[in-house]
Amino acid sequence: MNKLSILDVDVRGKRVFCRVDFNVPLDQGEITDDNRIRAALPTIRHLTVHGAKVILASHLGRPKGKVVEELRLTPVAERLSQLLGQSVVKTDQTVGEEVEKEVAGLKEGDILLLENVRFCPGEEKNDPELSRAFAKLADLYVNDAFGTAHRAHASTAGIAEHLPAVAGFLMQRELETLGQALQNPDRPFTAIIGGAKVKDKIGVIDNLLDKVDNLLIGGGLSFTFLKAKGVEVGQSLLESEKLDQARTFMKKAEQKGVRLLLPVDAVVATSFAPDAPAKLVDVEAIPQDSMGLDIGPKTREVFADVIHTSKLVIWNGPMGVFEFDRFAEGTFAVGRAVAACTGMTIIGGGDSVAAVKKSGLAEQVGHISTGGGASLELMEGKTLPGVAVLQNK
Ligand SMILES: Nc1ncnc2c1ncn2[C@@H]1O[C@H](COP(=O)(O)OP(=O)(O)O)[C@@H](O)[C@H]1O
Ligand SMILES: O=C(OP(=O)(O)O)[C@H](O)COP(=O)(O)O
Repeated sequence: MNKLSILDVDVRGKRVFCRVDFNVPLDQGEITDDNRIRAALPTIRHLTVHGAKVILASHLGRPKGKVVEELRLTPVAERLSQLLGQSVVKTDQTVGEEVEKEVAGLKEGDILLLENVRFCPGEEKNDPELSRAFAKLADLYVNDAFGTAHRAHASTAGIAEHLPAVAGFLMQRELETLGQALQNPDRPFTAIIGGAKVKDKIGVIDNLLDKVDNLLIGGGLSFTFLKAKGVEVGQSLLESEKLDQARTFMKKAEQKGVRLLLPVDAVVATSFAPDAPAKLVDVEAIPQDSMGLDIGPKTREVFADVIHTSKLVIWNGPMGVFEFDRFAEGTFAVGRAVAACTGMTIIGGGDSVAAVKKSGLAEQVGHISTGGGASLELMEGKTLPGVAVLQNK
């Protein structure tokens, strides 16, 4: 990595603004997977052990510039404190007087966690005023939020214009591991994409088609492609304005000889609920009143065959609503196939990683990345804004 890291700077006595990605999955206020918190511990420990005054900042969910009570970082502060065995003070504000007062009282080795940065309207706009307000709190900026490095926001990019900026250990490890795998990918190279962030993910497919041999599309994302092929998808997740793009990508895949595979069967239900009665249908037979919530057994088998013969597999986004047991099997089946693959395997994304952990297969995966969208953009060959702002060696 050609960026400076926390090993290259003296942090003792310095106020360090450390952007982390604590965007963890929650179920009724309970953290269901703390992988992203654990992944940031080496950097946080390094900073405290070396006498920094640590100011942690993260987003949680997508509150869109407003205070959303359920998205406060309070449970995250508690879990972090347990994991570190050290008290972590959390502010109820993200910037402003209360925060400045807390920062002024920090001693070497103390940790302060700011409230959700996305409660501020300026965060996602990369507002210069908010960037300056963040920068005013600190002497050094550390970016360890690999999962959010593809966003040019005030706490991931703007702040670095005002402070010396270096990478944390997690950021460094992710960039090195993913960089190595992607530089000269072993082939066949297979990408598996699913999940619900259709707008974000559909954009990366264009560039992926220049890199991969196989592209397996499942989860919520698949219905926009199925619909673009003329299949009726009922009430399934759909981005109607992306249909043309999906068509263009399928044509491009054909021209380039990339095998682009979509589900052939689906587990459907008439409502989005854990106890919704599930029905198995071929994708051509999705009833008008139903939505696809998982890939079916035929699809699982086809996907697994491709995965088993791949030398490099990158997976981002669950194949179904795995949070509901009856719609989890497709995701677990793909997880098992990835775990059994003898090539290099990489899984990225908060929910995909949570799914793999839930199925007990995490140990068998080559690299568990904390970034879904971020790893996909890296795979496309893009420079991530949160990395671009860090100082070169
Ligand atoms: N068919 C589907 N319909 C609706 N939501 C889906 C479907 N398949 C998967 N999902 C949802 O996608 C979410 C994860 O999407 P996303 O954030 O894009 O993945 P990741 O966090 O792994 O990058 C999960 O909460 C899952 O329930
Ligand atoms: O969960 C995240 O991304 P991911 O779902 O692609 O892994 C990151 O925390 C970024 O969140 P965002 O996609 O709301 O900017």
